Amino acid sequence: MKIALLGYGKMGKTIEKLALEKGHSIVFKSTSESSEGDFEDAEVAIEFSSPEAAVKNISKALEAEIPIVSGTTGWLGEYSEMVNLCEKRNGSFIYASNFSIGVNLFFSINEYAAKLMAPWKEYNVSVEEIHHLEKKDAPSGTAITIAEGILKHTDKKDWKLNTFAENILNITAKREEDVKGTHIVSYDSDIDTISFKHEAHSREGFALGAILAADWIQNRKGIFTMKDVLGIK
Ligand SMILES: NC(=O)C1=CN([C@@H]2O[C@H](COP(=O)(O)OP(=O)(O)OC[C@H]3O[C@@H](n4cnc5c(N)ncnc54)[C@H](O)[C@@H]3O)[C@@H](O)[C@H]2O)C=CC1
Ligand SMILES: O=C(O)C1=N[C@H](C(=O)O)C[C@H](O)C1
Repeated sequence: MKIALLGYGKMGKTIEKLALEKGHSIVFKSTSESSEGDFEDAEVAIEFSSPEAAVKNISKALEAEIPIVSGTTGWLGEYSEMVNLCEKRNGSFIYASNFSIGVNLFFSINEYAAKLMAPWKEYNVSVEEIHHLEKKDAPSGTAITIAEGILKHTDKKDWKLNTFAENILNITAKREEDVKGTHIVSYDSDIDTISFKHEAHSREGFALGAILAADWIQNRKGIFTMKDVLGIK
């Protein structure tokens, strides 16, 4: 696979290392400051940049008719515009708040737990995420996906950051040195606490998932999710 990397920071570099090990080639890479290689030569683009840059990067790939895999978080207010553009250009687009297989299984476990816990009103559910100090957005995209999964099955109206009210699903975001990405869902009652956690030990899981998605989408048209890639119902 000939890959264009839009964003060449912590994730771009991890993807490059793993993609080369797998025999793929990187034909283009860009940062906010510079770019090298030939974008038009790419068979697929993988975009991990910044909340401000994501829409421009995704549009650039769709306009060039290059399938695009995006993992950048914090820009989802404009997701429907990207869906419209993808449809207009008959393109191929996957966004995932988290590309790791473990987190995508965790999303399903989370929804199952939310459904199971729904009748037991003595438990209050909350979400906590912990990331490294450089992270720009809060809460994390993954925490938002987890919250949306819970909201499908509770009476709570919405999620909010650091908001403790009965009808609100609280998300706590913590920033600590070198934490790759930890997400915890807790159900608290006066009597006990049930909690489950996903903890990334490195960025390799995110990168491998993005490469898997890039390989999967290459010869497909449409808007997809990681559930489609992994065959999770
Ligand atoms: N969906 C997932 O599985 C994961 C998502 N992420 C998300 O990916 C994004 C990037 O994460 P990191 O690599 O850790 O950040 P980083 O800060 O290490 O790297 C970001 C890169 O984007 C580049 N960039 C900024 N504007 C650009 C532009 N206009 N065009 C091209 N490149 C541009 C920067 O120069 C930098 O090289 C964040 O939004 C993060 O939340 C991170 C890990 C996993
Ligand atoms: O910024 C990060 O590092 C990560 N961002 C993603 C998110 O916002 O959920 C995924 C992962 O947790 C790492």
